[in-house]
Amino acid sequence: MGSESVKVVARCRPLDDREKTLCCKMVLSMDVHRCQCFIEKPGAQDEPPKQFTFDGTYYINQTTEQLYNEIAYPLIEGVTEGYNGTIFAYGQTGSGKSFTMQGVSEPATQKGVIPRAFEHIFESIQCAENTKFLVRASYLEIYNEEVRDLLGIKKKIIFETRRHPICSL
Ligand SMILES: Nc1ncnc2c1ncn2[C@@H]1O[C@H](COP(=O)(O)OP(=O)(O)OP(=O)(O)O)[C@@H](O)[C@H]1O
Repeated sequence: MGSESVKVVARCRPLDDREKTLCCKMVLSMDVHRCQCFIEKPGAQDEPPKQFTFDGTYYINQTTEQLYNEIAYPLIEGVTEGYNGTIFAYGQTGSGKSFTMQGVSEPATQKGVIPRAFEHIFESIQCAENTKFLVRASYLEIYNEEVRDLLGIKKKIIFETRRHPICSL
């Protein structure tokens, strides 16, 4: 894993029950040691798979615990030392963003990045001497171009996202 300030990792989830019932075929494979993904075009055996390299790759048998220790742990350590850090999950619906970020309590290895980060931060605070920490938390969702406050009593829309007419950000 390099020391760039922005790291991109890819995680592949297993086929779900619906996909298994439909006899879907896995078109993605990974060489996790080389951090490479290979995507085959179904029905095109003669074509070589498309190949992509990331800062990290996590296949169906790998856990959120592994991902956290390799990717998030160093970043959260930096945060407790006063550096800024951001982790976000990006992917189409059903791709496993909530599974990775929020996770499940059983098995414990699949506990999500968010609860792991909270435990990590508060353990570091407990162990620190002569340092005051201020922890602020908010929980927002951007869904259909609307920003919602998930900690609010009602899921109130607090902003609507807008695109800049020129640079489209
Ligand atoms: N690595 C994984 N191992 C096992 N199951 C997984 C994994 N990733 C995702 N899943 C399962 O796949 C399904 C879809 O995952 P999830 O709800 O996390 O997707 P999502 O990207 O958050 O979707 P949406 O954008 O619609 O909220 C869930 O049933 C989840 O338990």
